[in-house]
Amino acid sequence: MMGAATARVPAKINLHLGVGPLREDGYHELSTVFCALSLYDDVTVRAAEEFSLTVRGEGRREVPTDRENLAARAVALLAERAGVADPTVAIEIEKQIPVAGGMAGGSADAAGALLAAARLWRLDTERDALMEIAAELGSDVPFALLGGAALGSNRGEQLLPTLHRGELHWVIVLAKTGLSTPAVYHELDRLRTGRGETVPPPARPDALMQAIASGDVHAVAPLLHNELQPAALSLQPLLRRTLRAGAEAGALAGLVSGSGPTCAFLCTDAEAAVAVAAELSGHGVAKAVRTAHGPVPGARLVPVP
Ligand SMILES: C[C@](O)(CO)[C@H](O)COP(=O)(O)OP(=O)(O)OC[C@H]1O[C@@H](n2ccc(N)nc2=O)[C@H](O)[C@@H]1O
Ligand SMILES: Nc1ncnc2c1ncn2[C@@H]1O[C@H](COP(=O)(O)OP(=O)(O)OP(=O)(O)O)[C@@H](O)[C@H]1O
Repeated sequence: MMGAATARVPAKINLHLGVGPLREDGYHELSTVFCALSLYDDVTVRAAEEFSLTVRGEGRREVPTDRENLAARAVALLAERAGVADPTVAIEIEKQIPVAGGMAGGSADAAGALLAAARLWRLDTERDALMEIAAELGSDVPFALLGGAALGSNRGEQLLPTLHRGELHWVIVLAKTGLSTPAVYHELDRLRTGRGETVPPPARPDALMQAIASGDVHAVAPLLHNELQPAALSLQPLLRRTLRAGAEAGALAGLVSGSGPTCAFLCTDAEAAVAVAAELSGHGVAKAVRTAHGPVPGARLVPVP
């Protein structure tokens, strides 16, 4: 069987990231608000005689091209669950999402690979079954399929879509070196233990969800909150300079995205975002500066390039 399919998948940021205590299974209970942003990875899956994986674009040198790549693991898991007789494919990934940046780039590639492979093999896998496979691959993978804005709980994989109105405009500042997600969670545990804190379960950010539903950027800005931020700053102290530079450049609010080190700055509108991005580009704090908007839809099929 020959053929190919391509999926386009957005990056995410966490508008709120509440982190509970470390659980026995090694994960933390989360209460998070995901927002899909207009930075995309395109994942093409082609029927092939032998396995191959190529990566182009942002950060390609840091991405594995063997079967360890999350997109390859996604295709293998889907093939196993669906009983696909000949699951050999060639995977091509075109990256805009920063690698190890806290924007769920690898998760986006896994979600894209699931959607594209399901199309290639003409599977009638139910959306819920695809979401379950996604959750096995990583806590952020289901949201990459869903997109929009959603409340995430448990490990972050249990999702409830949330109402949202209008678009929020962001400046995204990519750091020169990445951060490992487990290392950042571990650093948070270390900081909390050092302070002798008893960590309560994470609370649902109702005020933020109302602000997102209203579409009022000035209501959203003061409610942005990331409990992993102190840990990311502890591991990369230079990020403080980036956050200060964003505030000075005129952003309404800024925060570390997920486990970092990418920083996201909320701006009044698209024009303000372009001005803040221009200011930050000249600042020397970053590897690259982008503008993006969101919420945008989750993974979707697009024409094969
Ligand atoms: C930081 C976030 O991006 C916020 O959305 C996610 O929590 C990370 O999601 P992810 O990269 O898909 O993470 P996974 O691949 O599921 O887990 C990687 C590692 O991150 C830590 N981890 C992840 C999710 C979670 N709720 N608690 C954790 O402690 C664990 O050490 C885990 O072994
Ligand atoms: N398809 C992929 N794209 C990027 N990284 C991948 C991929 N597959 C595996 N990896 C590995 O996973 C690590 C984390 O990369 P990723 O870009 O997913 O980080 P992240 O965006 O910080 O993740 P998250 O926000 O979900 O915590 C990388 O260092 C890389 O070695």
